This record gives sequence, C-alpha cells and structure tokens, in this order.
Amino acid sequence: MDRRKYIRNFSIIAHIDHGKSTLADRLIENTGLLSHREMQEQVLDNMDLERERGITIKLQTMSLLYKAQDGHEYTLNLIDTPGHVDFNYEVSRSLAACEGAVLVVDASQGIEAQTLANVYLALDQDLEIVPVINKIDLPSARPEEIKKEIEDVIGLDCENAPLISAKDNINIDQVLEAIVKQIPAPSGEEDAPLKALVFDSYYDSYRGVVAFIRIKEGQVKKGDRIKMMSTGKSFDVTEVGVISPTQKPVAALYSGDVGYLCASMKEVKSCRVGDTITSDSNPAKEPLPGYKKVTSMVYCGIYPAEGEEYNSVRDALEKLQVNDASLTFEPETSIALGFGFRCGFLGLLHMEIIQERLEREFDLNIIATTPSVIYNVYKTNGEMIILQNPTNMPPVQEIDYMEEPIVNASIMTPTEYVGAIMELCQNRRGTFENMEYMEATRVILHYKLPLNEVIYDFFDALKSRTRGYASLDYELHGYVRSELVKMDILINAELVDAFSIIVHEDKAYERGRSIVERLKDVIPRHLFAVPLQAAVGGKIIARETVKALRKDVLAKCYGGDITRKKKLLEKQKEGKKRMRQIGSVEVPQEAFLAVLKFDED
Ligand SMILES: Nc1nc2c(ncn2[C@@H]2O[C@H](COP(=O)(O)OP(=O)(O)OP(=O)(O)O)[C@@H](O)[C@H]2O)c(=O)[nH]1
Repeated sequence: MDRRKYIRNFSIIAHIDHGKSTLADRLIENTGLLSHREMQEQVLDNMDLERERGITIKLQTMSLLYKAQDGHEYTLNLIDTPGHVDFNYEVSRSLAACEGAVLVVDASQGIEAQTLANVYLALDQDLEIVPVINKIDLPSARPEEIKKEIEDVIGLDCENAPLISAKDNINIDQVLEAIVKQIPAPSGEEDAPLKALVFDSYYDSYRGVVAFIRIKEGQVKKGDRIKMMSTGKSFDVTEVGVISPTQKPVAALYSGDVGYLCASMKEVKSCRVGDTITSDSNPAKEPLPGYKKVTSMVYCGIYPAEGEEYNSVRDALEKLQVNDASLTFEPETSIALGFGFRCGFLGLLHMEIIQERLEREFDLNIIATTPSVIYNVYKTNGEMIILQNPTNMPPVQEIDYMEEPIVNASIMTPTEYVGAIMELCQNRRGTFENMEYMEATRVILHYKLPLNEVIYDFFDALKSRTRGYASLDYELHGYVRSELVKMDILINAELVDAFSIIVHEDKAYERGRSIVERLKDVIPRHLFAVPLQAAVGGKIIARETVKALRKDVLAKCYGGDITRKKKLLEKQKEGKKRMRQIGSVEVPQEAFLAVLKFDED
C-alpha cells in the first residue's frame, strides 16, 4: 500500500480578515486534535503582538488526522501562511510545500487584492485550489454572488464550494471532505536522494534551529548527515518529528511528509526558508526550484534613547536575528543620535514589529529614525553605491544619476472611488497601467509606483479615501532612473541627520513645507523660539517656528498645594522619557514619524 495515498498537504489562503485563522482553528477542533479550550490555551498562544494586531506573522504547521467518509484515515498537513505582503516570499515557500490550497473568501466582501495575489502565488506552484465561502452567518452575506465572482474572475468551479461559517462552526466537515477529494496526494520517490524543502524555521535554545520541512523526495532520520544545498554546510540530524499538535519525534520522515528537523544548527541563517536539505553522502543533483535569499526593502536607524543602552540594543537585535534571518543590522553613528544601528527589514510592517518587540520584550527605550528604501547612486567616477541611509548620499556634484525602486501595485476598489484613488496615485508619482473590470461595480487598477511613496502612509491614505473599501497588493518591479534630491531638516539651525530624507525633485518643496509644519505640531515649546527649516542642497525651502514658552508650567500652582505641583513635574518627566535632546532642543519620537505623513487629509 502506498502510504502517501492518505496524505494531503495544504495551506489556507485568504485576504486579511476573511477568516483564515478561524477556519484553521475549526479544522483542528473538528478533527479532534484539540478541544476548544485547549485551542485557546495552546495554539493561539504564540505571539502577543500577532494576536493584538490580528494578523498571522509566523507560520503554524500542524498534522491533523481525519477519518473521511470513504472510511479511510487521512493525515492532513495544514501549513499556515503569513498574512501580509511583507512576507510574500515565505508564503510562496509554504505553498511550494503543498499540493493544494483552500481559498477562503468572505461572503460579504468577495474577492480582494490579496485574494488574487495569493491565488496567483498558489497557481505558480500548480496547486489545486479549493474555494470556500466563509461568514455565511453575516446578514450581509451574498454567497451566490460571490461564487459567481470567483468563477468569473479566477475561473474556479464553485458549484460545490462549501458555504461555511468558521465562527459558528457550520459546514466545516464539507471543507475536510473537499480537501480529501480535491487535493491530490503527494508524489515523489522514497528511494531517491533526499530533497527536503525548508518552509519555516525558528531557534530553540536547547535544540538549536528547528526547521519545518516538506520531504519532496527520499527520507531522513535521526543520525543522518545532511547538507544545506545553498551553503554546502553539513550537520548531523538530532531529531525528526511531526507536529500534532506539539512536536512529537518520529523514527523517520518520508517523501510526502511534513514535519520538523533539528541538527544542532546555531542560527536560522544556516537554514533559510526556501533552501533544500539533502543527504551529505548521497546528495541530490539539483536543489528544489525557487530558493532566494530575501533582501531588505526598507531600512531605518535604531538608537537607544539613552546612550548607555547601546550594548543592550545590540544584544536584543542579535537575539531577534537568531530567529529572523530577514532582519539585518550593522552599527552606524548619527551626529544627532550618537551610536546606533542601521537595520534592514522586509517592509514597514516587519519594521514596526521589530521596533515593538525591542520595546516590549527587551524593555528598551529606542528611537527609530525615518525609514528609507534603497537607492542606486551612480557616481561620475563610474562607481555605484547602494544607498541605505540618506545621510550617506554623496555630494550632488559627484552624482551622475540615481535610481529608485518601483513596484507594480494592484488596487481593488468599488468603481465609485476610482477618481479618488487615481488622484492619490497621481500625487504619489504613479504611472497608470490599466484598469480591469471584475464585475459591474468593482475594478482593479494597476499602477507603477515608486516604493518610497508606497511604504509610508499610502495604505492609510488609500483606506481613508475609500472608507476602507479598497485593498492593495504590490511587488517589486525593478529600479528606474529618477531625479532625486536629499532634503535636510534643521532644528534650531542645527542639521539633524536622522531626519534627512530622499525625495523627488518635484516634490521637495511641498514635502519640505509639510514636514516643518508637522514638526511644529509635535516639538514642544521651549524657553526660546525654535526655528525649523527644510533645506535642499544648502538652500532653505521651508521654514516654521515653534514659539517660545511664555508661562512657567508651575506658575498656575503658585502658592498652591504641593502634591499638585509634584504631579505636574511627574507628568513632565513621563513626557520627557520619550524625548531626545538634539542640541538644546528636545525632540519627541513622534517627530521622526511625522516626517512620513505625506497625505494632506
Ligand atoms: N461573522 C463571522 N465572522 C468571522 C467568521 N470567520 C471569521 N470571522 C471573524 O473575522 C475576523 C478575521 O478572522 P481571522 O480568522 O483572524 O482572519 P484571517 O484571515 O486569519 O486574518 P489574518 O490572520 O490577518 O490573515 C475575526 O474577527 C473573526 O472572528 C465567520 O464565519 N463569520
């Protein structure tokens, strides 16, 4: 008997909030792996941040046992995928570990930008897609219309698509049956040289890196010597196992299986997502397709709010990096902020997560500078610089030309907002490509947009202009030549390098004005007037002044009760914590973010 006949490897894909995690929980419950109460305690109890933000950041994989209507018991390996564009590469690797994907679509919202983006990723891997319509309990649900939309737009047959409510546990058995019936069993030789795809990994302080793998060919057991195909490094396997619902060691994993592997690896860098594990003595000729080393798209400086915490920040970054191969950092110094680190991230969400973890998990007070994308600077002497930090931009006379990253953006929206979105894209230097009708009232707009116009507040601006109805997805297209300049910000006549940004020449004046206006709102009044200036190439293009403080805060307590006075001083001290002394001026952390808000609304 071929054991693989009773294995199904699948992911759940969906637009954010359409109910992917809720459905995953129901599948786990309905196959009896965990009770509802245990679910709450165990499965969902991973990362606080994840729960608060309501998005999946790290993958969760699980083997479920399901007794199907045909009387056979199946092993269903559910490989969860992260729910944000920043982590698209990880999504694609998880999908590469599967034969099929359950596509969850919200019965009231229908197809959205990320539904399509995920479907394309799944089709790239030749996966069988099983459509499921969720949230049929909602009064606004229109399952029949949504089925038709999926048929028209994606071309999937939805006649028998399960109509479910993941929340109310309705028709979940239909999803399980569809997985068994529609998704193909894995194939791949058991006797061939080992080829195992790494689709996730994390660091465990006892066992070293735990890699989540899908065996595509061959087999692996404890004691085998394995080799990572991208680096050629070898390790001895100390443990292999399955996740059901916690990690359980097994004797061996065979082609078709999904499980985990430990081999005393010290850093996740040794075992990157997408890499192929093979046997050291009998290696495969070719690695599995699709491996790439992910590169950072966004950089920012991270500085301790108090200089003496420098070492603690470095230790914390090192600890985070052990678990997150896509986080990069190197020391840098800023005239304004002292010693810190230049950190690279996959995107803005990834950046925010790391910043929050530094503050919460490591209890550090940090200042994060204005994020920047990477520019290519071609110098007149023929040299090319990859610019991560605007401060390092060479003098204008040494620059021949510069290039900036451009993304292909798809924005899905009800037709009534097309005008507002086009205006927004126009404002952000977008180039209109085309517009596709999905149905009479909804369209997809395709734009080419500079990444530095998208990463900051574009998504917020889009949501506010469309009352939350538009959705966005983008991928890097490449680099194009662009007329860019460095804009410096001077506070009290002192250039604050941490505020420097790179902007398009045509936008410099407008951005400069808007930045000094915003800074004026967030920089507190001092005993003296504080001039705020924006300058390009030494020329001042905008100016505002924070007026001098007239009254002493304590004046109104004069002669009054002492506890009130104390309270006021306490309050001031609290406020100060997040301030940074720049020259003689105190600048709050929000100031660094204020620079990013471009939208006028
Ligand atoms: N009414 C209703 N709400 C649901 C249903 N399924 C999920 N939800 C709700 O929809 C919201 C989003 O559900 P999640 O399962 O977290 O969505 P998700 O797709 O996993 O989101 P990401 O993890 O960010 O990708 C939650 O508030 C759920 O309670 C359903 O069948 N009916």
